[in-house]
Amino acid sequence: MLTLNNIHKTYNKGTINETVLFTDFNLTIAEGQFISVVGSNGSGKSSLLNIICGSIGIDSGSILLRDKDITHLKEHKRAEFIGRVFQDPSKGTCPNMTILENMSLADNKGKSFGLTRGVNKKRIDYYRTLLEQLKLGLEDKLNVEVGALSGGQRQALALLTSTMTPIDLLILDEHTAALDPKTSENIMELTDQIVKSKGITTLMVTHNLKFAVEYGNRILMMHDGNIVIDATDAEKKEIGINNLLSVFNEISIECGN
Ligand SMILES: Nc1ncnc2c1ncn2[C@@H]1O[C@H](COP(=O)(O)OP(=O)(O)OP(=O)(O)O)[C@@H](O)[C@H]1O
Repeated sequence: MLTLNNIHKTYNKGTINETVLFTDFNLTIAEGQFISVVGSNGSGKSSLLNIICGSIGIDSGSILLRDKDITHLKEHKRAEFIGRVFQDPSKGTCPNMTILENMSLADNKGKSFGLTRGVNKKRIDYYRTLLEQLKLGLEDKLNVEVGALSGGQRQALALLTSTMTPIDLLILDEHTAALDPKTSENIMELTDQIVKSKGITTLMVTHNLKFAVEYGNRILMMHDGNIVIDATDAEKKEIGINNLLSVFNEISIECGN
């Protein structure tokens, strides 16, 4: 379970650019829940993810993951049990390293001498099996540098590497936004498969309302640092895309987006 308690966050406090974003923000995510987060530009979605991952600090409040207080834990320490896939396909993997090296590195996350330990015949076979499941032919490209892959292939690999070792939470940061429509669909399908098969607690920010309604079992709509819609799986299907879009348009017009 992930719990955010009484989070307060103000950017550029005491300056002319001061932005009060979160005032007593609370969120509880049950174990195994797959949540889609939508909202207008500037509503606080990225800040929320950054706060959970430790990329930005908070002014007050606490963050608990599986009953462990991680509020003051550094970002790289949280990365040992929080997987994250970014919008930019170049961010989740190392472009100058091969697929094999990237997988070995991910496999040995948190251990020293990651690269040398992972690469033995048995492990390589295991990586090949994992890659086969992506159905992208990457199992035949183990020694190809990741920088030479397409955006979709890189996102698929990023999904695989970020969930290779057991994690407590998966963060998907608009991870299909830079892909063409067909590739986005494929990556969403793959995401769903991985999340469901491993039962990973997942938080996905997306601007794609169709994905937000179709996938996952809870939807949050954010506006101005607040949660304005919090719907369960059954409720979100009842609300439907059109109603979500209406609320979205209303709040977007209201804030001039
Ligand atoms: N590093 C920062 N410094 C100052 N203000 C920031 C910073 N990051 C975000 N903000 C402000 O916080 C608010 C929320 O921004 P955030 O990026 O979290 O929204 P978002 O919902 O992810 O938007 P988008 O959909 O455009 O990515 C905005 O008003 C933004 O200007």
